[in-house]
Amino acid sequence: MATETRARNQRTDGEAILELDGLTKTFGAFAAIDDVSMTVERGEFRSVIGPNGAGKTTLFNLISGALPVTEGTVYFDGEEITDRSPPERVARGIGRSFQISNVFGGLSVRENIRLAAQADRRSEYNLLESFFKPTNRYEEINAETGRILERIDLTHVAEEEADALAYGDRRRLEIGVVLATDPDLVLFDEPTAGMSVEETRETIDLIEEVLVDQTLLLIEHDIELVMELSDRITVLNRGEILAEGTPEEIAENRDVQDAYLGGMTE
Ligand SMILES: Nc1ncnc2c1ncn2[C@@H]1O[C@H](COP(=O)(O)OP(=O)(O)OP(=O)(O)O)[C@@H](O)[C@H]1O
Repeated sequence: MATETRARNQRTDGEAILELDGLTKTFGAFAAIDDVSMTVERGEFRSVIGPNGAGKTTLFNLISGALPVTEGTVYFDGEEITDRSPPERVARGIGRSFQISNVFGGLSVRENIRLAAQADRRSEYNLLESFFKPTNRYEEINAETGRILERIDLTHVAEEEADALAYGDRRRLEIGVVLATDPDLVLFDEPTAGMSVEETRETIDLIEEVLVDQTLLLIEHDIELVMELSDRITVLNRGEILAEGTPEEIAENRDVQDAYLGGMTE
């Protein structure tokens, strides 16, 4: 297949934001993740693919802290976070999205964004300042809310209830809520599960467009889309890294073709 890419790797600067060193996760005698080491650069769009049961979700759970590692080390932004709790990881800038809807249906679009902006992890650093200048903080959040509404193109429905939104606008709001928490790295575990091909494409395009300053780690089953958008791809198989590289390298990799893609480059 043609692997025309519009990857954004020109934005990466070679600096690692996430490093996994010898990660292993066992359930009883079974290793769901088996000695996985990988590095993700700041600004990268990295996809993780692999057959069912390959260990993709488990890997994400180790990165977010939802599961403790059995062995190995996780570094984020130059610091070891292996034993940090999920909230501590969020505070450091690891965002996770979509598995549980992050939108409050009964609240307006604006209120949803404002709530997320208020919970912005960086706000704690401004605590002293906001104590002395509470009005500034309020105005700052309102301004930030307005900027995000424009960015996701929902200013015209800002006062509507989230539940009343059309399907596509609801997706926009969900991505806006992620953006409002100001993460450095966002983990997307099959954000398009259950969507049509067209909806999948629109959603991933939107993620790419709105979260252009974030590092993205994506589990996605639409291989064509993954090939088109990713800077690099990690292929997992039975808990191990089978291959890693640019979409072109992955498409040409014999092991990947044999194990997973079924000769898709033909
Ligand atoms: N809590 C658990 N206890 C026991 N086994 C588990 C647990 N979580 C995952 N596994 C097993 O680990 C393996 C990897 O599962 P995981 O969900 O990470 O794979 P995946 O690549 O995300 O698969 P899929 O594409 O089907 O979502 C599977 O064999 C699964 O049954």
